[in-house]
Amino acid sequence: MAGQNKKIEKFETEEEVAVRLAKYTADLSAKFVKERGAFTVVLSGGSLIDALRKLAEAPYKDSVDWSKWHVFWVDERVVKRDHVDSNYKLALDGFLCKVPIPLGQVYGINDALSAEAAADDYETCLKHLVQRNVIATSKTTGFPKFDLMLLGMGPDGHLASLFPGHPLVNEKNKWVTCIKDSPKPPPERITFTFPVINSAAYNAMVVTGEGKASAVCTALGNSQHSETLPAQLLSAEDELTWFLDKSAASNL
Ligand SMILES: O=C1O[C@H](COP(=O)(O)O)[C@@H](O)[C@H](O)[C@H]1O
Repeated sequence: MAGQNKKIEKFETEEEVAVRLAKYTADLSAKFVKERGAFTVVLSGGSLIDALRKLAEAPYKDSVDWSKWHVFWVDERVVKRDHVDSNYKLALDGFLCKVPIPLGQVYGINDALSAEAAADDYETCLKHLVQRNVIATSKTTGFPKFDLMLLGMGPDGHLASLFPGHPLVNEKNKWVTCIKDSPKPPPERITFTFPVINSAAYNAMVVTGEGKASAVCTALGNSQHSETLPAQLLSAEDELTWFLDKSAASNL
């Protein structure tokens, strides 16, 4: 339940966040591979990918059982996979090309489809993987229970492609949906919904830099902000951890 399993880890520098994030992810990988023989990891785009850089270095590059990883995206822009705005391309170039995860276990969104069709197609893909028990199911919510989501937050408090004040924040039924009027370009995106995000076993919210200090304060502090930011709605079934550098935590 939100709030009861929330941790905040603060670090002096972004480099220290990256070092900690690598160990945190590698430890969860070992736990889930031992427990269920697979590790389902959901990536966001943005600054998160650079924050994962230490995971592709020693000792993790050789010690993590990459063959058991299944990789998904919490949100994707409706562009071709080789487009500069693609979250798939960002992750491929910045992280996935450096580690030996089988390509068939990297589940990018179909970039030949419209936003609506791509969201439906991705949800269907997830449903097949739930049937095969590659992705677990939450006994509490009935939604898919990913092992770990690695998330970022924008300076406006958005996460995935769920933006402040947008009706998609309140979606209760769909697993994956699309947005065609994203306030941050590009306008067309697909995104996991909150019921799926908050059913993850572990959610890691990774936030660095002074530009996000105000949103971090609203999400975690005692700010009098009148609007509820999407980041405030984040929880996890087992544990939510916020990883912050000193700049991002400066208003707390
Ligand atoms: O547009 C997006 O933005 C958020 C935040 O990005 P950041 O660069 O400020 O960390 C990202 O988490 C999301 O996946 C992406 O599509």
